[in-house]
Amino acid sequence: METIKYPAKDSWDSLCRRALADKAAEVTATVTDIIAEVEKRGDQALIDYEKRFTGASLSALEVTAEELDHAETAISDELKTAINQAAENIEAFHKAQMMAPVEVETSPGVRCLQRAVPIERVGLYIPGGNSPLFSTVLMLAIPARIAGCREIILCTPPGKDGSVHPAILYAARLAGVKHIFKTGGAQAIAAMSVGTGSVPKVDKIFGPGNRFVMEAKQQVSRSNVAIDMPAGPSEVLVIADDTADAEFVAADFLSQAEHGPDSQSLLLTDSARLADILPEVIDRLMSTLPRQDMMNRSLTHSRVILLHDTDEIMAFSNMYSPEHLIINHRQADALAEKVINAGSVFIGPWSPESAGDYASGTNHTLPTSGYARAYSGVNIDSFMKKITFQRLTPQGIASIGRTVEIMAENEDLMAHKLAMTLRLNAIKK
Ligand SMILES: NC(=O)c1ccc[n+]([C@@H]2O[C@H](COP(=O)([O-])OP(=O)(O)OC[C@H]3O[C@@H](n4cnc5c(N)ncnc54)[C@H](O)[C@@H]3O)[C@@H](O)[C@H]2O)c1
Ligand SMILES: N[C@H](CO)Cc1c[nH]c[nH+]1
Ligand SMILES: [Zn+2]
Repeated sequence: METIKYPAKDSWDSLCRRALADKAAEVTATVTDIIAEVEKRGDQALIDYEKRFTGASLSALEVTAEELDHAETAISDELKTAINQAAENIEAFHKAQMMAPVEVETSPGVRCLQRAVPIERVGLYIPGGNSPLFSTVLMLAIPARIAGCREIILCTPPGKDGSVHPAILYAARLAGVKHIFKTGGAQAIAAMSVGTGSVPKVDKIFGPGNRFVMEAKQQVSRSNVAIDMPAGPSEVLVIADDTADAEFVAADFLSQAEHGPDSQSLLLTDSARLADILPEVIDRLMSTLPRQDMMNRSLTHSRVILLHDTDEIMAFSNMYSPEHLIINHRQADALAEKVINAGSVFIGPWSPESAGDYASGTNHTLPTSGYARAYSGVNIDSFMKKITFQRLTPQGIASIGRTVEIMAENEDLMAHKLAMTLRLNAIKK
């Protein structure tokens, strides 16, 4: 992990670069090949890729009713209770996001309406390479159900023995997912985008994943399917000052680092003391934890950055546009007001990212790699389309008819004008 003190402004851009940037071309080519194979060979390509990447020998891709029943007994009551509480909070926060229709009479006799309508068929990707992310099932399937999506399918890589982790199956059933397929990586994304013998084609694909998954979502979105957002290797930016408990900061770093070798953690601080002691506190805490190899690899592209003041800190943070932003600083509330770019923000010392990852109720499927500049994390809106409606009466034609005629004429679109002129003439009779 690097410590950088008072970097010059012209170096900030390069300090904001993600670890993935260098490997993009190689990943792009691999993913293009996988998508082409799935389009050509359907289910058999999925089965072959699962053998290659997970070691699983599959004869069928869909999880059976027996496997779902077995999952109910295979996890502890303690875990079920935890999943249930998290599900309740996620449901409460996402239900509150449902939007009422918008209806306005813009001119006399001209009524405009906007109504949110659920996307019919959605596909959820649940990562399973490094950990079985059953929490992600809740984050995607609960809002999909609340939004009213008619068909919700889920893909996740199986384990070597060909099974899906029982907590993923429990969470999926709890959230109302009916069809689950044992396939992961770019091949799962390809399958949901075109449909195979087993996996249905969907209208929109959701979910995070590693760089292969993220690249596949971006490639398929150029053809026939929508995606939620580019959500790749997880990242956190912590803003902390000398009031912050260094162990809290270190644990927040490590909880990101354990997600995978591509994850990135950044500390922005105005405390020289915190910048100096953090690496040692991280080492001490890491020595008590599993996954040290993964954490060490992730920490090679993590950074401690000492800046002069909170203005610099917020300017840097907004430039980096983190997926997660933890503000563990004496001015936490004031700094939170200055956030322009971030996926999800954790305010104060008692708000670790873990809370939002699992159970506070906010969604943890968030834009990474700087995409928080323009994308939101998953929310109810992600599962809806907004359809607009309008109804004009003869009074409405009288109100805006001449305006439409003039504008159409000036765009040289005389059929547009005619459609209005005929009606204007009709109401004069
Ligand atoms: N942004 C978010 O909201 C968010 C949320 C949760 C997790 N995440 C991220 O999701 C990621 C999960 O990654 P993961 O690897 O554990 O699981 P994953 O399910 O995303 O990927 C595993 C699959 O990737 C494919 N794969 C692996 N190596 C490959 C190779 N060399 N060539 C082609 N395909 C290959 C295989 O099919 C494998 O089964 C982590 O990076 C984590 O940080 C992000
Ligand atoms: N931090 C991940 C990306 O937001 C989500 C997650 C799932 N489980 C634990 N964490
Ligand atoms: Zn996490």
